[in-house]
Amino acid sequence: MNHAIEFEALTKRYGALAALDGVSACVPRGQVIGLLGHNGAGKSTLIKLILGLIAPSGGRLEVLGQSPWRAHALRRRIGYLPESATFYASLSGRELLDYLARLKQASRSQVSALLERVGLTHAADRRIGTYSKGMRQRLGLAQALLGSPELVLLDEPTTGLDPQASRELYRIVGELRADGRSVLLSSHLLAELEPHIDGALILRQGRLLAAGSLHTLGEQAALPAQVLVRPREQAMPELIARLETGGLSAQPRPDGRLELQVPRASKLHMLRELLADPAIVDLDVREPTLAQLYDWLGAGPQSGAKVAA
Ligand SMILES: Nc1ncnc2c1ncn2[C@@H]1O[C@H](COP(=O)(O)OP(=O)(O)OP(=O)(O)O)[C@@H](O)[C@H]1O
Repeated sequence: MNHAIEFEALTKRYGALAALDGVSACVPRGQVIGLLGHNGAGKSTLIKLILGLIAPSGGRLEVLGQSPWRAHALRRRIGYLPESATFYASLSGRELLDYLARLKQASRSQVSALLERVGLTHAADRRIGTYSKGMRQRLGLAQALLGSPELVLLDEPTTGLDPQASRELYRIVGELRADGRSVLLSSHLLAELEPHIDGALILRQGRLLAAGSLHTLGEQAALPAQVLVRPREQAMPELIARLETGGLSAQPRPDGRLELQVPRASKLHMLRELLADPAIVDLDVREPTLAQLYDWLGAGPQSGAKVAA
């Protein structure tokens, strides 16, 4: 079994509304996959189906090799951080984790190590009611990791975290991957997410727009690479004219560089020519970002889809 999660023609209806409408994809084991889509795309519905909290209306869903609906023992193998986790304010962080460890039949000896791992040791015995939003989110992550789950679902995990705490969270996500765990992580913060995921599932209005590794999605989209060149002093007008004659439009930027959109197919050839050009003193290449890919796919609420997964 190579997939932590696998679904085919998965559908969930609420009356006439299809919150998920015949989606098929998988989350490979040991990978970190971003679950992306605008509000109402169907992300939470998919997470609830994976957790076995709701039943599908149609299609097939396997989580760690089992159908999750009514599979109570499976829940112990899955960690879940909900989008806005609320906890018993009168318990301390340690008491809450002790209590949840008992419910999950996980070893209570993990509690101190988990509090340390999420940076809450100093506040472990304080009431959760006194925690900041970021501290509650870190406590939520600690409870998701109780029992060393094989699959971890994180719904908007960096909401309310400062940049340092977000980096810490992604460090833990990296450790989970290194340890062979699978992670499905929903987020709207594409630039923040991009360096930490192996691939993405992109939903729009209940349908799957695209799924796969970022490299595969980039190849599918065939978006141009952005090349920034710094011309030698006084060489800008002549260079713009020459590039335009060669079929490249060059936009001057406020920082004195020229921005070129270089088609993927001719990227290497163009780069060789640019590197050899005596009018150019510096050059940077930027691959399309996840945010550009997301826009190109038309994942926004109003846009039309360009790629069927
Ligand atoms: N229990 C429910 N009853 C009726 N409609 C629902 C229910 N749950 C979700 N929906 C609808 O299903 C669609 C998908 O909702 P879902 O919560 O899965 O979206 P989402 O991608 O998680 O959005 P967000 O980013 O806002 O959390 C929405 O149109 C939503 O209104």
